[in-house]
Amino acid sequence: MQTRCALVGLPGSGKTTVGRHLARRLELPFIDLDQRLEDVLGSSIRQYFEECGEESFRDREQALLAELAAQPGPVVLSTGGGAVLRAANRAVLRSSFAQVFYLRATPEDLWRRLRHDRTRPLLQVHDPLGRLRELHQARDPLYREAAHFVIETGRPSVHTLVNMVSMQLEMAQRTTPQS
Ligand SMILES: Nc1ncnc2c1ncn2[C@@H]1O[C@H](COP(=O)(O)OP(=O)(O)O)[C@@H](O)[C@H]1O
Ligand SMILES: O=C(O)C1=C[C@@H](OP(=O)(O)O)[C@@H](O)[C@H](O)C1
Ligand SMILES: [Mg+2]
Repeated sequence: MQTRCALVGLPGSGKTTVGRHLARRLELPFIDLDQRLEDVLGSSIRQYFEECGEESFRDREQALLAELAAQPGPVVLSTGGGAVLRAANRAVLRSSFAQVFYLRATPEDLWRRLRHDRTRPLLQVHDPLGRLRELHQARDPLYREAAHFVIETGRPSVHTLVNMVSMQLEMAQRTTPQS
């Protein structure tokens, strides 16, 4: 299957988990942008945020996304939650990946999944649920702009979500003429 698909959404929406399982199911290469960034940066994202600040992280994220997007061939790319913040990234996602999925969930669902997770720098604050609500409000339109499809992830299991995305990809495959 000549699939180029990317996943966007807030922290905890399942981009990394769904992306990894989806790639395994479809036998496609899998790239997690955050994991690649950690390899390139030589530190955890949380540590990089603390030492170099968010703007520097965004510069590195934008550069790596552009580099990966320019590489041809089938891939499942899981982005980081803030990859859509820059307009250039939203444009790159939409134009370089045939199917971009916005994995959407309520802040309450996300918080249930992340409340014991200390690796998300933006949520190491006094009121993480409030922060998730702010992020949701600010970013929901940006995820919609970057994505071709919106999938509600609050109720479905990871397994069901992988099925849903696979079916969508299969349908696109059937209706898109191959070059
Ligand atoms: N649909 C889902 N139902 C239940 N738990 C989920 C679901 N999607 C993800 N999770 C769990 O939520 C946590 C965060 O998922 P992750 O893939 O790291 O999200 P993201 O990469 O979008 O930040 C993980 O523990 C994962 O197993
Ligand atoms: O939402 C964000 O701005 C971020 C989300 C993180 O990825 P996840 O969405 O996988 O947590 C990671 O890229 C970084 O901590 C910034
Ligand atoms: Mg992730």
